[in-house]
Amino acid sequence: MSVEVNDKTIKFVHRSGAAAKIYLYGAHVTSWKTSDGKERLYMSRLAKLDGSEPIRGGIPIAFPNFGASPSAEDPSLSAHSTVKTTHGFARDAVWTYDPSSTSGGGSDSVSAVFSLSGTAIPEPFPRTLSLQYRVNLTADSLTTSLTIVNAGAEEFKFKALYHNYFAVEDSQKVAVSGFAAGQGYVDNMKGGSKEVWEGGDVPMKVETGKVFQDVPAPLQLGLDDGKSRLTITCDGLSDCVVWNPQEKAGTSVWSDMEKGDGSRFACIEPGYIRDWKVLPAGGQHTATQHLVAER
Ligand SMILES: O=P(O)(O)OC[C@H]1O[C@@H](O)[C@H](O)[C@@H](O)[C@@H]1O
Repeated sequence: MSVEVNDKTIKFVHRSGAAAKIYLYGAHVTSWKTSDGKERLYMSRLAKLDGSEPIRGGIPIAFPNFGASPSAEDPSLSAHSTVKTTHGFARDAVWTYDPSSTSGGGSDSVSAVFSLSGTAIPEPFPRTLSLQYRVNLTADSLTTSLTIVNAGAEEFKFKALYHNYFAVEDSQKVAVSGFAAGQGYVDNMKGGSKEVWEGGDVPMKVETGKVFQDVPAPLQLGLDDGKSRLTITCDGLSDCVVWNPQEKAGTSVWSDMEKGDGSRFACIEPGYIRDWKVLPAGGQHTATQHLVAER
């Protein structure tokens, strides 16, 4: 095992040859290579990596908002309404890496912990809020685990999501499994209408934006593009967005992607987003995803 640390990134290499790279900006995993040398995450060649805007590709963390910021009408969300970018502040905050958190060597995995606390929590969010993010790498898996701690005297509301951009050979051939017939979802391609899934795999042949809500636990998903297969098993997350802009990638809407990039990735985004999760005073919540490459 080896760990390379510089002022912006941490790179782990597992003894099998598997590797992961994480930017402190956003605690953003930008590369995950399995032991066969295959890159499992898409990264846009136009992604800005200098902290000037959220990174396009990899595994962005959405927290404490998902989507546009809420209006401040609900006083309990007044801090959330101040976030200027979509998907909250976590993906464009600079996290701290504690070198003593890295473990590995004799074990079959390498892991490290990143945190966001104190003055790194942007005002007006309470500084009694803190986040811990553990990334664990084995030969053929990557596990990410986000723990949200509310040490304050008042409850805190949040949404959280892993906005995974998986690399695929051709998104036209992608099948996303894990949703049973009868499962409710919101179709953003139909103006946010509430729909009922008919069962079977979710395709991505055209622009897709489906938000599966309240999936019975355990949330277990599969991604197959005919050449590679991944499974995603989640804990503490019950919703999932399946998203691909297809031909809109590389237009003015997503100008940090190249034209044609819609065919290069599949976004499968497990989260807790259908409603605000209430974290009581003194409470904590852990949201975990376990990604396993099967071929
Ligand atoms: O451009 P962003 O903020 O990274 O968001 C990308 C997309 O993320 C998806 O999860 C949302 O469903 C889309 O509505 C959104 O456009």
